Amino acid sequence: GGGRWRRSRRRRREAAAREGHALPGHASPPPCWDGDREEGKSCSQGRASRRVRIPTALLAADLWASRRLGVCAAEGSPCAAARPLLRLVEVSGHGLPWLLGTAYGLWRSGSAAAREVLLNLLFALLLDLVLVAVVKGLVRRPRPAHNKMDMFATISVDKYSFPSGHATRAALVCRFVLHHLVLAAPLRVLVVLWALVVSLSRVMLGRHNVTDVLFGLLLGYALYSVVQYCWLSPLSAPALFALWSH
Ligand SMILES: CC(C)=CCC/C(C)=C/CC/C(C)=C/CC/C(C)=C/COP(=O)(O)O
Repeated sequence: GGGRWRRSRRRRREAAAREGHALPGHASPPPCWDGDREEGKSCSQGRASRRVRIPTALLAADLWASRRLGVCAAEGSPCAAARPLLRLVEVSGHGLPWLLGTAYGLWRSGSAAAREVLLNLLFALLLDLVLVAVVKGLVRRPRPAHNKMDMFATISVDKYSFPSGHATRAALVCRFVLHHLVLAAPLRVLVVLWALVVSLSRVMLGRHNVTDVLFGLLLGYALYSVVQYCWLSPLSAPALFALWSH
């Protein structure tokens, strides 16, 4: 009856989140996600172990901001003209060029010092790939509804959105390069700018929500500390380095 419609907007939003459907004015996806949603089940039908619950207001703000910032998400978007440029930025943060480039550098490296740094960069990139795949597979947050799935060279878990693999890599590579390469100040600024542009472009292209990118940046930043802690050297991993002495 009439009493039902007097529920506050907040309570209706919470109910929508619980029931797993979109709010009026919030096209899709709804402010909750779980693995079973892809198979057509509502949030309440998903197995509890698979379900991810996020405060409704944070999720609603995330979806709203991500949609507003997704200005290059498709051909008809407000800044569609910048889409080709942002797709180049996307390639610059993609895993494949970084892995292949590092592996090639390692193969061609002439000095022991360069070899050590490149081997650790390769280890860091592979660790990042595995960690992101595991988190994406566990969380299983769908990509934003406005994303056009035209990304190049993806792996199966890349249909998921949380966290952004580009953002983790950008933060990780940025910290790594700043720490291990002797660069002039303008180049150091450029490296930081590159990481920020790669991260922002994920939302502008509609690939990710804002929280995917923020968490990705944090994860990449933290992962660098792990790599530093596990640093591979001729002392800690003699078998690996022996490969080059033959
Ligand atoms: C060259 C070497 C040593 C190994 C190659 C190993 C390998 C299987 C690499 C796969 C690289 C790849 C396809 C990564 C996917 C990158 C990607 C599209 C991430 C998604 O980023 P997101 O920001 O949209 O989450």
